[in-house]
Amino acid sequence: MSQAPAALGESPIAPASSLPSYLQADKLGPWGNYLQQVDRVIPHLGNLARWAETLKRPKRILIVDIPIHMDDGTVAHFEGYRVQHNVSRGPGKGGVRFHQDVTLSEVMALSAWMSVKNAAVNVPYGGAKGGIRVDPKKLSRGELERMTRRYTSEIGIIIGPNKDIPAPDVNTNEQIMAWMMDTYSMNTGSTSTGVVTGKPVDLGGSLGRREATGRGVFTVGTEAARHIGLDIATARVAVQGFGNVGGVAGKLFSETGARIIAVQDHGGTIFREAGLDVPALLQHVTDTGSVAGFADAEVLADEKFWDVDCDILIPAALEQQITAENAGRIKARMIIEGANGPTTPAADDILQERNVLVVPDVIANAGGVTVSYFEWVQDFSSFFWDEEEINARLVKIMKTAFAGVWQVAQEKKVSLRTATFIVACQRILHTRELRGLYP
Ligand SMILES: NC(=O)C1=CN([C@@H]2O[C@H](COP(=O)(O)OP(=O)(O)OC[C@H]3O[C@@H](n4cnc5c(N)ncnc54)[C@H](OP(=O)(O)O)[C@@H]3O)[C@@H](O)[C@H]2O)C=CC1
Ligand SMILES: O=C(O)CCC(=O)C(=O)O
Repeated sequence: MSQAPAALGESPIAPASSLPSYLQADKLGPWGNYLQQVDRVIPHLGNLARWAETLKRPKRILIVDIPIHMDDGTVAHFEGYRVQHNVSRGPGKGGVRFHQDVTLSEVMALSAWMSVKNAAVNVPYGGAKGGIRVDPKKLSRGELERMTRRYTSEIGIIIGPNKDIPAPDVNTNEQIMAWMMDTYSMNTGSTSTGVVTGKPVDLGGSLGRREATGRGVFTVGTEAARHIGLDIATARVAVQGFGNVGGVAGKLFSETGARIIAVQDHGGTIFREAGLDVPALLQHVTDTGSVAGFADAEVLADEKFWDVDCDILIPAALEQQITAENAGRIKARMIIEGANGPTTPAADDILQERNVLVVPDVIANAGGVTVSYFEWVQDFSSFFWDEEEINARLVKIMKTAFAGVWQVAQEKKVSLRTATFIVACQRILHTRELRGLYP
C-alpha cells in the first residue's frame, strides 16, 4: 500500500530530531551510550547546538562482504565495516578491530568517539573506525592475511592518506597494518605509506607508536592523580585487558613504584596484594596468550575483579564493562579509561555520585592517535623523528589537552567526560559551521 501524501504544511521528511532508521536500533549498545553522552553536552554548546544533529549521524557507513579461501579449501564469508563518523576537521582516522562480537552499532560508536578524541587533542582529523566480525585467533596466518587484504581492497574505495587512515585496535597490529598498506599500494599503483599508521618502523612506521596509547594513559592518569592528591608511587592499580594498551600502561605505572595488584583478560583474573611482577607477566602473556596460569599470583573469579581494593582502575579491554551492576562495588578513587567506551552512562552517574574520578577514554587513550598523527606527518615529509622527540611531543599534547579539559570541568561543574565532549564538540561544530552545508 502506498503511503498517503504529506498534508499541506507537513514536512515530507522525518522530524529533524529523529534518527535515520538504521541508527535507531541498539539503544542500550555502544551507539546508544554515545548518543546519551552527546545529549549531555548539547545544553553546553550555545549557538553551536543547532549543528549538533551532525554528531548523531555518521557521515558514511560501508558494510562489506569479505569472502576468502580457507586452508581446508572451503570459502568463508566475513562481515566487515568501515564507518566515517565525521570528516569536518580532516580525513577520517581510527583503528580497525578484529573481534567475534563486532557489530555495526559498535563500529559506529567507536568512529564517533574517534571524532571526539581527535578534536579533544586537536589533531587535524575527523573520526572513523573499522572492524571485521571474526575471532582472528581461530584463523591461520595465511587466512588472516587473505582476510585482511580482501577487507582492505573492499574498503579501498573510501580510505586513503587524505581520506581516511586506519590504524591498529583490538587484535590488529603492525603486521596487519603492513598487509593493509601493501594491498592499498598494489591497488593504487604506488607505495602509499600514509594510508595506515601503526606500521612496522621499517615500513614508514613511527618509533613510539606501539607504546603510545599506554604512555598517554599513564601521562593523563598522572596529571589527574595530582589534581586529587593521589600518589602514583604508592598506588594500587587494577588493570582489565593486558594487551597493547593495558600492558604498556601497567608497565609504566609499575615503573613509578605503583603496585599492579590485579589483572584480568579473557583467560582469567589474577591477583597479588604485594604487586605482580609486570615484566614477567608481559613475557607470560607473550608466551601463552593470556595472564591465566601466571605463577606467583592468586586466581580470582572474574566477577571479583570489580571488588578488588585498589586506588586506580584501568579498564583496557572492551566497551560496557563498568555498568550499573558493578559501578557501586568499585573501590578505586580514579578510573582511567584505556579502552573505548568501557563505562555506560548509568555507571558514570553512579561513579560521579560516589566521587570516583573517571578520566574518560576520549582523552585518556588519545596518545595512540596522537603518535599516529606524528607517523602520518613523518610519512608525508619522509623525515623521521627520534623516539625522545616523539615522546616529548606526545606528553606535551596530552598534558595541554588534559589541562584544558580539567579547567572546563571545574568552570562548568561537569564530569571530565562531559568537559572533554564540550571542548571537542565545539571544535567539530565550529568547523561544520565555517564550512557551511552547500552544495
Ligand atoms: N591499540 C590502540 O592504539 C588503542 C586501543 N584503544 C582501545 O583499548 C582497548 C584495548 O585495545 P588493545 O590493547 O589495542 O587491544 P589488544 O588486542 O592488544 O588487547 C585487548 C586485551 O583485552 C582483553 N580482553 C578482551 N576481551 C576481554 C574480556 N571480555 N574481559 C577481559 N579482558 C578482555 C584481551 O584479552 P585476550 O587476549 O585474553 O582476549 C587483551 O588482553 C580497546 O577498547 C581499544 O579500542 C584505544 C586507543 C588506541
Ligand atoms: O591510531 C589511530 O589512528 C587510532 C587508534 C584508535 O583506534 C583509537 O584511538 O581508538
